[in-house]
Amino acid sequence: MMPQVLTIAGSDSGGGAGIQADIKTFQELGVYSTSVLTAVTAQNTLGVAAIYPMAREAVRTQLQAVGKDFRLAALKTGMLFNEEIIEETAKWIRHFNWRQLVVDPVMIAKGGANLLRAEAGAALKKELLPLASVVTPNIPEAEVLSGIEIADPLSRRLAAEKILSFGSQSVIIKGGHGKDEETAEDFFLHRDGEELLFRSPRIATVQTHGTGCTFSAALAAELAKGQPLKEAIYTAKRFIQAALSSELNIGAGHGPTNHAAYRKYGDERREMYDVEIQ
Ligand SMILES: Nc1ncnc2c1ncn2[C@@H]1O[C@H](COP(=O)(O)OP(=O)(O)O)[C@@H](O)[C@H]1O
Ligand SMILES: Cc1ncc(COP(=O)(O)OP(=O)(O)O)c(N)n1
Repeated sequence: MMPQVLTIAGSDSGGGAGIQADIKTFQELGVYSTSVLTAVTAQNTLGVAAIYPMAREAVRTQLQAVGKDFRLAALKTGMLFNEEIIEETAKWIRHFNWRQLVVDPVMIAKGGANLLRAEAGAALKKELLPLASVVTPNIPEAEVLSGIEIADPLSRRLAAEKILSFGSQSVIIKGGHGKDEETAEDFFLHRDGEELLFRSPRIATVQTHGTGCTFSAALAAELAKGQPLKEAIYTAKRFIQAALSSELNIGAGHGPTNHAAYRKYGDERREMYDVEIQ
């Protein structure tokens, strides 16, 4: 049977990030996607014009509907926006005993819009991170969660340790916002002390809308298919590398990545997507 996966995230009317990016990624990687909508955003490649969060009850009844019928092999969270949505999400993840949770702690969109209310950070740490197999902040998000400025590999490790102290099994600090012009390096740290770097050539493109959503969705899909965590991260990194290196050139701003590229060109362009693990 096809593995069943859930994304709990916001809608991006521009289709490059949020629940739309997640569902496309799940489809490309061969898993069945269910979805719980947390907010509607009026958004395009130029920015976020408006945010309409779902009512608590609407989030609850969506989670109950999914939980009563589907057998989830993995799930991810994206934009959760406020404290009550985080509390409701955590409550039903615990209720249904859902495992293999990827938490993408979405906070600020590329254009600067707040996708998580400032006061909701505490609920994210207290309610959701203890349930996570892996949490996937980008560098600014890791700085907010840890309270540590990331300037070098040492401060990145300290930030990762601090994030683990909130209870997740592991953390990946993604390197898309890193200063290195040659490489994009994602740092993985597990509670058991194992650390790894997933490194790829940095692609010079502005078509980067939704990279984090796509990466975390690919990770959840691979976990659902039974891949061990390290292999799942490797494939997710290759998936986003493929999506970034086959530009669609859609929209006038930060365009969407090409979710179809990994499946379409996976073999013939294999060497382009090579990810080094160290
Ligand atoms: N220009 C780029 N070239 C190659 N990989 C990138 C680039 N930008 C981001 N990535 C990768 O995309 C994934 C998402 O990272 P990041 O952009 O930091 O997340 P977010 O979208 O949450 O800000 C990571 O695996 C990162 O290494
Ligand atoms: C509805 C919605 N959810 C999440 C995001 C942020 O996505 P991300 O992958 O971090 O990409 P950028 O915003 O950085 O391009 C979003 N924009 N909208």
